[in-house]
Amino acid sequence: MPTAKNEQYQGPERRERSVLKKLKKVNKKKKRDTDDHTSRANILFLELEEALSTFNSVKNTNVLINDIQNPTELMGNFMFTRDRPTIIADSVDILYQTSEGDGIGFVPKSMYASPFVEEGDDIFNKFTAVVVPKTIVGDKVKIKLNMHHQFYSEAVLLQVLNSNSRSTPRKDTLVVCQKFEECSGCQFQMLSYDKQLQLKRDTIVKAYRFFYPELLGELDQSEFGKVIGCENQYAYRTKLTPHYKVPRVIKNETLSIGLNHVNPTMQVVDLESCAIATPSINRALTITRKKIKEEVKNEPLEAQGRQRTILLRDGLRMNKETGEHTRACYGESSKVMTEKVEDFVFQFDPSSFFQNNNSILIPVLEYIKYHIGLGAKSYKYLVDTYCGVGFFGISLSKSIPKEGKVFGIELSERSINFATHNAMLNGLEVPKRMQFISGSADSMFKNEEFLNSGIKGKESIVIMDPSRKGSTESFMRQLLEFKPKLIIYVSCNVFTQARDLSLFNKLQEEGSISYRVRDVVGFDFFPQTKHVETVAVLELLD
Ligand SMILES: C[S@@+](CC[C@H](N)C(=O)[O-])C[C@H]1O[C@@H](n2cnc3c(N)ncnc32)[C@H](O)[C@@H]1O
Repeated sequence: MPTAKNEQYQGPERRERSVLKKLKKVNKKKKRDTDDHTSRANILFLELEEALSTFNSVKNTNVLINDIQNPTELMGNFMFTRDRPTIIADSVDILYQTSEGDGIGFVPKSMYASPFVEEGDDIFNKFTAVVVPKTIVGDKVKIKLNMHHQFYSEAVLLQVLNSNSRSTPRKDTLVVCQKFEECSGCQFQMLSYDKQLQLKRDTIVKAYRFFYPELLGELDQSEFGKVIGCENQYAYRTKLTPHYKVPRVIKNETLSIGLNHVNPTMQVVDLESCAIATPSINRALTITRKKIKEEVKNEPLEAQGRQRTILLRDGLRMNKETGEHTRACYGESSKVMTEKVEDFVFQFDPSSFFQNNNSILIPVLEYIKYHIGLGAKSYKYLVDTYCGVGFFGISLSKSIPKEGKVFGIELSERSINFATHNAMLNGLEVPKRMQFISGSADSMFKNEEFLNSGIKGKESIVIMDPSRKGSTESFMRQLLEFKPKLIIYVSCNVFTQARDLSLFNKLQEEGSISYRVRDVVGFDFFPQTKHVETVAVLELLD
């Protein structure tokens, strides 16, 4: 049962105007963005609606979304870390899983809120939706309520009450990292790998349910969104960016170097090693931490309190005498990284984008090659959009005939220079067989160099691999006009992928072009975490 533990708490009348000002600012940040339906805040809102519906069916009630809205005064009272009331909810059932990997439960407002709302605010039959990191559907938990937002409250997990029971899939003995409870890096170490893959599949299905529900009716539900697992479930991450804050001597602050705390009000979690990072990154982390701890004493006064981020990247190092490769860690100051995937070698500078888990890349390429293989004879060109340093274009170059061509576009000029360099490094003829240009994919199909290349949609495969925010209407319109035979959409944010493909579907319905989504699958690039990559394959029907 929730209990108000802070008897000294003075109530809303002592709040200053600054509270409301800050509240406005925080809410603006967390506010649902009506222009971008796939923003985190919007997705969480849709998830809260679904969670509420689960709550109603489990409890046989009819609580409405307005009944979980938090009054302004309540939000104001839970705003500041320093004098926030301590409210503990002793037993909350986790009923719903968010795509961020958190659990959602509900706490009756009548149990704790009356001292913190205005007189006359009716809190009877009203609930607070609590979003609790590191929890899973089936858990019964003891939590502390933190910051309140318009439709939910953040909460801190204090104890899982049913850890060893069959009512939860949780198996705490599986947790490898000592800092798992605090660190925001991983969400699922307490779950079997099969359960992790199932949750990721749920996220894929959810994304399409929210943004492209028609597709769910069209495809075979027993296969849709299946997630292909990764061979290495730990020690796979080839990039780590730990942070630290230069301590303030005057405040006697200690130095922590690591990843963000799961509770946003806490400082970064001090990590001596990271279980999902590769051994060479962990070796470098030990050395870097020691060095920073020594050097931080000499930081000038004005640097105190500043946030710093360290870049650690694992790559190949070649022994010039023996020609042998070993793995080593590189930092920001390194000039060039080298990676090998299948028979192809890639070079790039440490700050450029390159996939962070080598052990999943071969299954991804095999999957794409399989789909190219289904219609191999009809493809001559591969158009690699959002191509980075040329990973897909180069890795798939053998899937098209020798007289064909790979054409890539990428916003970052630095990456595109490496893409051209990588094509030559792998013995591929530039620009006859491989051509990479810098520019926005938004205007790709109107680009003069592209138009001059003679590439025709009817003999082309288009790979698109945008960043988390997904693609744009302008790109999708041009893609439709270009009319490639096969489209392979690789995504690190399935919500924007579903949105883009739904738009593509609407656009094609306006014309007479007809594409069919052949398949949507997930790949587990980041075991132990909430993340999932998806690949959607679309084919042009004759
Ligand atoms: C997820 S990465 C994929 C890179 C590459 N396909 C790979 O697998 O290594 C997305 C890439 O899209 C690029 N990008 C972002 N917006 C773009 C745009 N409007 N036009 C072209 N490239 C863009 C980014 O710089 C980044 O390199």
